Amino acid sequence: MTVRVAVTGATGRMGEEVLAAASDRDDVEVAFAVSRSAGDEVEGVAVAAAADLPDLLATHEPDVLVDFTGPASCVEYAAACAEAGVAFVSGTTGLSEGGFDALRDAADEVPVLYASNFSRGIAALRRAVREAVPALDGYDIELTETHHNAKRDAPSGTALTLLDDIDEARGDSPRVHGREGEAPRSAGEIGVHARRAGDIAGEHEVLLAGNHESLSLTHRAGSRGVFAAGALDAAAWLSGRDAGWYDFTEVLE
Ligand SMILES: NC(=O)C1=CN([C@@H]2O[C@H](COP(=O)(O)OP(=O)(O)OC[C@H]3O[C@@H](n4cnc5c(N)ncnc54)[C@H](O)[C@@H]3O)[C@@H](O)[C@H]2O)C=CC1
Ligand SMILES: O=C(O)C1=N[C@H](C(=O)O)C[C@H](O)C1
Repeated sequence: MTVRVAVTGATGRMGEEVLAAASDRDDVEVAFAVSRSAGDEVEGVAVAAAADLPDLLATHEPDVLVDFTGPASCVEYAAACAEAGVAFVSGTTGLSEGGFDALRDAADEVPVLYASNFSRGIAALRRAVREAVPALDGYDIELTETHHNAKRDAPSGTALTLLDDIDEARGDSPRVHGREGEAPRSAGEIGVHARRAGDIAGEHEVLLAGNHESLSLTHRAGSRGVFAAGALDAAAWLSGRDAGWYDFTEVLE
């Protein structure tokens, strides 16, 4: 079965990557693409203005909308999908608690699948972290993420997800962002470090150290293609499901 997807942020780094990935797949067809302002074609798809999204949803009736944009537009597009009865997949990061609440409201009306990272490797890293943290009780934990120099939010959405995984495994821990001056580590805290350089697609390292040993769990995305492929897998999986909140791990089961 072919799933008809709408793509937002079409002229952005991830929007372009999603359109490129869609053009290589037989199970996905692009219904339409929008960007903040209408523009040239991307991957042979005409880019309409995002202001027209409600009309486009009504006339083209896509099965799923795939969103990689910004926190405000993500919330706005989720509401438009809830109104139009279109399933919503988003990997947009930097959302506030209120933003996530708004996505959950949309999930009352349509299927919504949100993931801070659509790579299979990160899903495996999360499982490894949830196993390593209780096994290495009392070890110091430092989390480092590295991304391209145009990334807006820090720490990354994936880093925040990993921090939640660590908290779930050993209880809430104080987070220390960066470190400078006279700032010795206190037991139980988690150091969080964000680096921005070049065009690095995304790296995450969870370092656990203590008892004269250290364990470094690291994921490196080779290109944004891995995120686009995961998001389209999620869209294909989500199409036709009941309204509700879904997780990327369910796609991988
Ligand atoms: N979950 C995942 O696997 C991944 C998530 N991301 C996230 O996706 C988002 C987009 O990343 P990139 O494509 O690198 O950014 P980008 O800046 O290259 O593209 C964002 C696009 O969204 C549009 N946009 C932003 N705010 C908007 C607004 N208020 N109204 C209308 N359009 C708006 C921009 O015009 C642009 O076309 C970020 O939040 C990033 O962290 C990125 C890669 C993987
Ligand atoms: O902005 C990016 O590029 C990425 N953002 C996501 C995040 O914030 O975790 C996922 C990936 O690391 C790439």
